[in-house]
Amino acid sequence: MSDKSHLIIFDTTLRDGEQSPGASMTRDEKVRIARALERLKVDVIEAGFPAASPGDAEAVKAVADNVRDSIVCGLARALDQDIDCAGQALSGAAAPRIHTFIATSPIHMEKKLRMTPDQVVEQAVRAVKRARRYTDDVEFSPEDAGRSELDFLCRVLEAVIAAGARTVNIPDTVGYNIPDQFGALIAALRERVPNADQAVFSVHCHNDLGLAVANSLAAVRQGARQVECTINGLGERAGNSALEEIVMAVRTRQDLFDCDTRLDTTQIVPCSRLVSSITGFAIQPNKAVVGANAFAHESGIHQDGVLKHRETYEIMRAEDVGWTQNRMVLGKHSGRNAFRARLQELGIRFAAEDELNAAFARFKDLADKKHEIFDEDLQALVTDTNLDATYERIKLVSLRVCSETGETPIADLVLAVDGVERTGRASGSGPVDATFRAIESVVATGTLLKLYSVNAITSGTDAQGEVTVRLERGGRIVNGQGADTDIVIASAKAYIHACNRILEPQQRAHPQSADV
Ligand SMILES: CC(=O)SCCNC(=O)CCNC(=O)[C@H](O)C(C)(C)COP(=O)(O)OP(=O)(O)OC[C@H]1O[C@@H](n2cnc3c(N)ncnc32)[C@H](O)[C@@H]1OP(=O)(O)O
Ligand SMILES: CC(C)C(=O)C(=O)O
Ligand SMILES: [Mg+2]
Repeated sequence: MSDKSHLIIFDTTLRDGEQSPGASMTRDEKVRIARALERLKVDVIEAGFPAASPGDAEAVKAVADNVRDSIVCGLARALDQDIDCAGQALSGAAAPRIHTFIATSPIHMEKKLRMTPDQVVEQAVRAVKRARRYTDDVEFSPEDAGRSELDFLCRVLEAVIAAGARTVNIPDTVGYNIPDQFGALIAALRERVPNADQAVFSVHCHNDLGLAVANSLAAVRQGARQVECTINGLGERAGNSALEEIVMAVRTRQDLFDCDTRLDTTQIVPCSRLVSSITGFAIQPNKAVVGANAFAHESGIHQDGVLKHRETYEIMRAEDVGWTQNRMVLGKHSGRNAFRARLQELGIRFAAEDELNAAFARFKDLADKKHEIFDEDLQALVTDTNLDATYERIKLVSLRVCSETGETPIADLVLAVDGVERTGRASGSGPVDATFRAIESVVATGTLLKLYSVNAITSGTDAQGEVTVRLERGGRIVNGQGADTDIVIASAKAYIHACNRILEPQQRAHPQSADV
């Protein structure tokens, strides 16, 4: 990286990302994503908000205990109990960070906190000092900085840096700023806060106007040296800045930036796929860097140009962000070693040999139905295997659906519920509707179907379909996924997976999903 300074990448997929409705994760899912982020070499992983629920505290603790090469961070309001909770959850981390925040905009102070500016400064300072009891690595955020008054922001930042904050993070909490303005804000703060040189300036931009990445980059051009972002831009409302876009913009336009990240960018696509499959948030095909079409060329003039000289229409190399080209065709005659090698290239590792064996058995099963197995199939198949390792009271034994023009579809199925086989039958407006009704006739979870989406994982009529189902019961929302070459079976698997999650006794990380 030579003379360039280090741009710290702070990933908040597991905290702000998880605040997206429907994106809640279990402790084990958080650990899997954290490990993938560690392989990506992100500098800081914000693992959650420990005071939000015992489940989230447990998840942050699990991430802290499992990650060694990245800093692990927990969020806390500027309250003693939140900070103590974060300090305890992070006690096993190799490098712990406490991130404390309080709002500084007039609207938030007056209408939400019901505090005076003086009280806010006092509470911010107290919080930073308390966090320093647990770690030297303390970050402070003046929430809604993007709508705060400059003089007051300068006052708060000077006070928290003097109290021991080593990073000051400037959030555009509601995505209100535009790039010139946000860059100018960072420049002004760096110039006017007297002790600005004693802290790293960070930014945390939301995407309400679609400007999160642009605002973050404008801030980096003005000396911000940490960017808070999430995989696939997941996050509250319209999301946060997308990690993959920030990292690749800085890497690709080194002529414009005097800094660079230390990320292993070849892990971007595997990480993006993992987050998408765990949350059920599909990646749109035209999404920058990680969308299926990001490196695809359809029109003749472009194809001609790329064939003659790739750089005519490509500013990045697909392989640099982890898009792989199969050198070996995986199919029904492939063995365990080729399978394992391919997974390793995709950044997928198993904790235990029996997990690999289960995935291999599924691979063989799929290879019997499908001519050629692509990387996308492997990702889905591995996710499916990992899902099986979780709580599974209900299993699909068999399914038969009769669907005929002019007739009402009927589904007959056999489920194993707590090991006992039970049959169900129902009709519906379509084969998927009939299947879901048949499942409910057996398990009667009483959930509401909030989302049903199908993605063809690869192209062709023998492609696997990946189905995501979102169910709600009593305010609790869960996602389920299933993949199969038969779309109705994929739908049944996804619905059953979501039912198993609803019935799961373990408290989920996010309070939105706490057991009812
Ligand atoms: C911009 C962001 O992303 S901020 C992070 C958002 N994330 C979350 O909210 C995580 C999930 N949240 C939760 O589980 C809950 O809101 C909890 C556990 C944190 C708090 O729950 P409750 O104690 O029931 O409080 P509730 O959520 O109703 O209200 C928030 C309270 O915190 C206060 N508060 C909000 N931010 C802060 C802060 N940074 N520092 C101190 N107090 C704060 C509010 O003024 C309000 O206080 P009040 O009860 O005296 O009116
Ligand atoms: C907690 C803070 C940094 C936040 O998420 C925001 O202001 O958007
Ligand atoms: Mg945020």
